Amino acid sequence: MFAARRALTGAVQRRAFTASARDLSKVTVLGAAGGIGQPLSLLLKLNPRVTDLALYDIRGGPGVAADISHINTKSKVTGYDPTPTGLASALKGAEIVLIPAGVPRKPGMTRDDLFNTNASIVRDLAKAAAESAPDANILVISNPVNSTVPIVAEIFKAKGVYNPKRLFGVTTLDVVRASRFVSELKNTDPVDENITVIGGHSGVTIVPLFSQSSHPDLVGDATLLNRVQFGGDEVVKAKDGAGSATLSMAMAGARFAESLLKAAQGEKGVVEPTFVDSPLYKDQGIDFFASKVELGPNGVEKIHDVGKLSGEEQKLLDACLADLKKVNISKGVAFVAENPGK
Ligand SMILES: NC(=O)C1=CN([C@@H]2O[C@H](COP(=O)(O)OP(=O)(O)OC[C@H]3O[C@@H](n4cnc5c(N)ncnc54)[C@H](O)[C@@H]3O)[C@@H](O)[C@H]2O)C=CC1
Ligand SMILES: O=C([O-])CC(=O)C(=O)O
Repeated sequence: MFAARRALTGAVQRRAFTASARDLSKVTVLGAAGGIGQPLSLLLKLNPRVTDLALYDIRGGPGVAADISHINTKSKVTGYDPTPTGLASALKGAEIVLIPAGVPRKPGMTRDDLFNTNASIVRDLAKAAAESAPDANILVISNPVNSTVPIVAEIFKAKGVYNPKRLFGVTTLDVVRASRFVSELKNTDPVDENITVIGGHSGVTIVPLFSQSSHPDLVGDATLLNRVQFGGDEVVKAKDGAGSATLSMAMAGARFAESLLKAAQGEKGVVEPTFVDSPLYKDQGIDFFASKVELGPNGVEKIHDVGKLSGEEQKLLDACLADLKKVNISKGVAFVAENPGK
């Protein structure tokens, strides 16, 4: 009994040692001084899985880094100057690159209205990442996600370093919102509400699957559906010109990064819905799609199909696919073809 316990303790210690020796995780935030970037960087500083936190922005990166670096957790925090060299150094050796750089919406705008400004920002940052961190997991937060993710893919392809298993559009906020809104309706703890959200990250492309949750009766609740699909608009309206969701998004981005780090460090069965290069609807000309994705040491481990849908959910999915196909994805691809940048 004692011997068995000692053997177990030894195994745990060995595992802990192996884990700490192997798991040096540099995480880079591009857009770190922004509304999302600052609280996201704060949450990453509190995550013991992150050993090296690199903060870059076109303004204010070093200041945010100096502030966060005083927090008494072990990770090293570095802020980088807004120069090509600063950007390259911020990226070098990164395991995860989170990109919340770009402008947010104002009331009356759609996410697609951000395309003209954010497409070139994401393109240029993707170029830098392809050059300095070609093997990193790239987590795209900048909107419109349905178009900015294809932009990153095109840039990585052009540089000959595209790995579809390492590119993610962060749709976690839709999942976070869905579980919170359901918990409010059902008077439950949101931690227990695991709602799958598929499709993309804007309006009708956001498709929550309540039929697969423990509350199938919520299918057909038009108010709830509208809140999940247009939760972002709720925040944009309430902030009244001062931007869009930042704090909840920071939490969602930190959660997704934590899931990737867990999976990279050997935890099995880590599953998150995310917008990835997906085989599910390629036959319909749709190259990217969010569904449940099992994460692993190589990024995407397994892409789950959407499972059984109710008739109403199938109609929502049809509308989502039409939108993804008609505008979102091809717009990103065409942008890079027509504006390859320097
Ligand atoms: N995926 C999602 O679920 C969500 C996405 N978003 C999107 O995230 C983006 C950022 O939103 P906020 O943080 O609220 O905006 P913000 O304006 O507060 O911050 C953006 C930051 O990006 C920086 N930036 C701009 N160009 C840059 C470049 N070339 N390199 C590095 N940094 C650069 C700015 O200096 C600024 O600090 C927006 O596009 C917004 O729509 C927002 C909420 C949820
Ligand atoms: O609504 C926006 O513009 C920001 C966003 O993506 C969200 O909050 O889901």
